[in-house]
Amino acid sequence: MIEEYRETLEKVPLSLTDPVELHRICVCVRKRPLNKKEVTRKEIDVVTVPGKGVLLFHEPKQKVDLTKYLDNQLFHFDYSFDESSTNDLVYRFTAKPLVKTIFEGGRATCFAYGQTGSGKTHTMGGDFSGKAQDSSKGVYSLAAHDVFNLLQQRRYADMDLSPYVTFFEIYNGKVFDLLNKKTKLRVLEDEGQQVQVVGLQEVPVSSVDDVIRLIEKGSACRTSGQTFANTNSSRSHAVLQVILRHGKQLHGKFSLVDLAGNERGTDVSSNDRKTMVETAEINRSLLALKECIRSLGQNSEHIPFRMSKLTQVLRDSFIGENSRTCMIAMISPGMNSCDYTLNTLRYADRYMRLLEIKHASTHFLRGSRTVARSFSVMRNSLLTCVFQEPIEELIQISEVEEKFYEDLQVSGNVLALFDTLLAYGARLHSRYFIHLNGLSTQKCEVKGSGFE
Ligand SMILES: Nc1ncnc2c1ncn2[C@@H]1O[C@H](COP(=O)(O)OP(=O)(O)OP(=O)(O)O)[C@@H](O)[C@H]1O
Repeated sequence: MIEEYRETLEKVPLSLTDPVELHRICVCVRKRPLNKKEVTRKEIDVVTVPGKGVLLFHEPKQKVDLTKYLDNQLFHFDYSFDESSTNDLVYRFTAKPLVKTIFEGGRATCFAYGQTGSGKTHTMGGDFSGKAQDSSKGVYSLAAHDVFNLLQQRRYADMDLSPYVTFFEIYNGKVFDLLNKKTKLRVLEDEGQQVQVVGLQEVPVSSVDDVIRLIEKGSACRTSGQTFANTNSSRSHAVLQVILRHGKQLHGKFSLVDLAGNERGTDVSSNDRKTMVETAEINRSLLALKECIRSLGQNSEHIPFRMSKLTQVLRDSFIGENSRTCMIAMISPGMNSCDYTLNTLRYADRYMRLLEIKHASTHFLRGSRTVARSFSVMRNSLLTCVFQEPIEELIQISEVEEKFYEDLQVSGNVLALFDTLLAYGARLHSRYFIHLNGLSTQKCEVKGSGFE
């Protein structure tokens, strides 16, 4: 059995490779380069990304005798991207694996989270490195590109799906249509808790260029202001949705969210009332988002969607069996942003820990407690390598023992997975096929018997 796959397995690269679709919620961190101001100020870079999914934060501290030192703190995420990473690379590991979900009738959401000036709009809306922002190089348009690619593939072409785009912002708890003269829109919730943004323009699109034009149109009227860290700071959450419809019926929805920058009220450059209110509202909605994702991660019955307009509007993207989320936490590397960076890292790290144990078991793997546990343990290391094509549909695990899981956690190698399985007397039965394809309940079935 092993021999049969050894050749294939050896080809599976173990470093940063194309990702596989694994987690229902994926957490990544992206570090931006020091900007000109920070370089001029000779700010120390306090973040190192030593490897995939690992991030080292050097927290400046002072001893009692007032000598300064750096306290290194290690964080683990699904992926971590250093300052040399391009938008394209970030996209490949974050939003790209989610595109297929909407073709399978699901909901996908990708958030850019982080301090003001840390690179959220750069990542989502498009690269700012040139003279003007290049909207063709952001997660929005890269996702649109893949949607159009898949629409042309034979297996999806027959489904007769039509793509549409909406683009709106949530500013001070109110929704505005960025594609329709910033019209203020009402949000209604019916008895079945279905949320509707009344009058939101859904624009039909037939090419990536169409989408790019809409991104530019909408971005131009997004509410911005000045913060201590960014002269052109987005003060609203922007949500671009790519929607697939079959006739009139909603088939799938991809929400790409550029969140407003989180910052303390005391940090805003102007302390006028308007800015204070804005900041309070931004922080309130980010807290609501955190609470909702936390509850989802814990499979809790009550998800506090009503805590904010942001979470209310995105409600249908979170729930449902086939919903997947990716959070990209952006961090600034400079010493001056130290507090924020640490906050963002802790926030993202907490997510990781929470999700690790809780979510795999109930939702994804019906009736297979053994396998579900192996998922949660191996989240970061092995399975990301193992379930790559062409072997993703043929992984068989059975009769494994407790210690096996611990060993897998420390090893980081695909072949080791199989060796360890054998070492623990696991018999690889050809009957026990686990079909993994996006890890959704519909797609994931266990054939044969023998699982608990
Ligand atoms: N990865 C990156 N590479 C190069 N420049 C970057 C990168 N990320 C951000 N920048 C630069 O940093 C500046 C601030 O980025 P951006 O506006 O995307 O931040 P933001 O997180 O959206 O801030 P805000 O919340 O205030 O809107 C931009 O001028 C952008 O060019």
